[in-house]
Amino acid sequence: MATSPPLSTFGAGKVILLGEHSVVYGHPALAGPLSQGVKARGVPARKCQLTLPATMSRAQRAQLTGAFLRAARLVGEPPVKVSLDPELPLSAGLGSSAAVSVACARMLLCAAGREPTPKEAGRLAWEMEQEFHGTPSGVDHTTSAHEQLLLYRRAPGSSDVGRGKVVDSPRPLRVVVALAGERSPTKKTVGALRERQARWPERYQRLFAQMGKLASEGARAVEAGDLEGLGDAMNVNQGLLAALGLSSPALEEMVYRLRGLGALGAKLTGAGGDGGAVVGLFLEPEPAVDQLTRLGVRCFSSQLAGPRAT
Ligand SMILES: Nc1ncnc2c1ncn2[C@@H]1O[C@H](COP(=O)(O)OP(=O)(O)O)[C@@H](O)[C@H]1O
Ligand SMILES: C[C@@](O)(CCOP(=O)(O)O)CC(=O)O
Repeated sequence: MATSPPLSTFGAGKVILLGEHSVVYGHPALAGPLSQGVKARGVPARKCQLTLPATMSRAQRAQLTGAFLRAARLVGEPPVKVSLDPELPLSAGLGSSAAVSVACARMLLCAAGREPTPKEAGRLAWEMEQEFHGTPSGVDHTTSAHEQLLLYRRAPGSSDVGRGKVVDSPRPLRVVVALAGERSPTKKTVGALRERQARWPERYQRLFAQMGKLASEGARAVEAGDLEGLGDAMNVNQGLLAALGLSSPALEEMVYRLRGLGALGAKLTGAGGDGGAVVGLFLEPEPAVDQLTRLGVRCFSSQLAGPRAT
């Protein structure tokens, strides 16, 4: 029996600290939830529907509606009218498609009278993510649904969703996220890398394995409170991402800016390519955010894990 939906649900954005792209090939990645994300609002209606802003392109509308209806059908198309309120830059590498998927999944589950547990919301969001990405690793929506720092690994040899192990941090894990350059869709960047790795598999697999090791080492550094060790792993990871052809002058410049402002480590985050998001690990992010904002850079800070100031 369907119940009245809640007024609002939320899907968190995510930031990958270590291991994007290599996670698609079965290696672990370290990712945490952002406090910024996408809100979904729901009102009771005659049929299940999604309303979209007029500013979206025809292709984007078709993709998002297709993803929403795919998830809606799986929960019996509950009678709710859903609208979205994004707080995240779209297609920047911060998991906006996963955030929108988790927000919609939670709304659909509630409207269908079901408990929106992280597992259930994650499962439904995964269905939507496949419409956006084609072959997502699952790291984005799993981090968004669980809202915890995770060492995530794709299920081996299957297209099924993988598993995240919660990584506890005894220290606050605080980052600055800054945007640089123009980004192309994740699907395109992931597809181009897939072609290169198919052509030179050994060369590329070697680098993917190195990135996976950095992610595991980074998770251990977090658990030991060794933020300097985590930062160093992020810097090395950036070098490997550049070696894979996933960085750009705009991203590199922002990485060096964040390091110049005192980041313990800085790298691109998400799919990369011509532009997108850069993440820097900071003990005190506020002065860096102030300085970047004064220079006209779009940026914000977030705490991914660890004890919070009361
Ligand atoms: N709030 C939103 N409203 C509409 N579409 C959204 C929203 N958030 C994400 N999307 C969809 O997700 C796509 C971005 O996904 P993707 O390229 O994977 O970038 P990201 O790195 O942000 O996940 C957009 O093209 C759009 O179709
Ligand atoms: C490049 C990748 O590892 C992360 C993509 O993140 P985003 O869509 O750019 O936020 C792809 C994936 O994990 O499916």
